[in-house]
Amino acid sequence: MSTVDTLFRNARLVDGRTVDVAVCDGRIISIASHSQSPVAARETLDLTGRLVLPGLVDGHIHLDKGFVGDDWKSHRPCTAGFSVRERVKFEKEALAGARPIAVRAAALIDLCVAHGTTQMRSHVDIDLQVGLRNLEQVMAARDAHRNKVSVQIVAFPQSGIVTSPGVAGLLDEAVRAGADLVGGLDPAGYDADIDGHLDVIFGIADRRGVGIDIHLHDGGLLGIFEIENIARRTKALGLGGKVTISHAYALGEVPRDAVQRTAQLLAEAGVAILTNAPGAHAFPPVLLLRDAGVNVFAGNDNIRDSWWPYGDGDLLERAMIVGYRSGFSTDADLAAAFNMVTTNAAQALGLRDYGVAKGAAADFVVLDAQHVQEAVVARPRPRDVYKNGRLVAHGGTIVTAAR
Ligand SMILES: Nc1ccnc(=O)[nH]1
Repeated sequence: MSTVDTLFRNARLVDGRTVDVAVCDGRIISIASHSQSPVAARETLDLTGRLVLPGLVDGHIHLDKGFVGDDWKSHRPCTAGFSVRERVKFEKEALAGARPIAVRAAALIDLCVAHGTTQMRSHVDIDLQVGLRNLEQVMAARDAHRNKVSVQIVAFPQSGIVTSPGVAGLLDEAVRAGADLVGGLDPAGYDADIDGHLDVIFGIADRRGVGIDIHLHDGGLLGIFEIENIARRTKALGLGGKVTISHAYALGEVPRDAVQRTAQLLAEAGVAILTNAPGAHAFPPVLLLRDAGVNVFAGNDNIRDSWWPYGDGDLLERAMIVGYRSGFSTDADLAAAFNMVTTNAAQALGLRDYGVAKGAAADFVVLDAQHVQEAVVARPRPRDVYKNGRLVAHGGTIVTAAR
């Protein structure tokens, strides 16, 4: 074998093996026991048996909303119970006085990368007020930081589609301008027109060949009705594997036999479910869905923004929160929580070269833990984060060469 760029010696993999990982041109070209690993390397690093996790994948984040990198903005509660419409109104007011997206998105990206995120899916607001401006700025942030993290972008109609005439056209333009997926928002609860809303986004997905990731806060049987509509449309258009329903609170609110039936439809259609196990809210039953064959994955969603003041970008903490709120205790359950911020999220994002495996991109996180279960419950720090084989974060900060 010719000389490799970097040889990572004594890497402990999640399957318990201790191996040498050889990286060339940003890819893992071999994983082998010490005696069989390449001898010639431009750089050799001894990982001393530390655990090597695949790069963490944030399945749902909002890079245009966070106040990380800005002054603290005190949370303003809704006036009479939670309302998406009022939340959006308060958010508009708070964002009017915020620093530019270039500054805030950069700070949020650095926060996430420092904890081990190497891939993310960001929703970006598209509405009549901001038009495509947020999209342009998040795309610029994506490009400016692409040596640290890969960002997928969803064109997200945060102020509705049917009740906001003109947004349908903007979403189509957003996809032509480079958004990777088209989003949606509570077809019933926000737009009061389930088919009108879904016709627009499924139309764009079908015409433009992109995936869908729809925010669905609508609860109870109304939410279930919408979820089943989304599953039917996905199947009819052959979009299996490219559609996500984010939040899907309804799945956490109706009786389990109703969830079983809906889970079957989701599995058959190839629709994934994202959850961040939000605060005091009901959320989907992870294991029930997984056992029915649904891909369930996780993401941080809101990080210190108008929606809620929490979040530090750490996906191991997110896995812990999902596990904690789901009542996970066994090793198998903890591994399920871990998979939600790694392989399941990678599958939902359609990443083909993911994992600590030969041929994959050399994106990984090195930390002091014996196994993934300990990684989830203890969230050990410090961590070394590698993107395409290069060190991008160390001891909680971004290494300067990656800025
Ligand atoms: N969880 C959410 C974040 C941002 N926008 C939403 O509609 N929902």
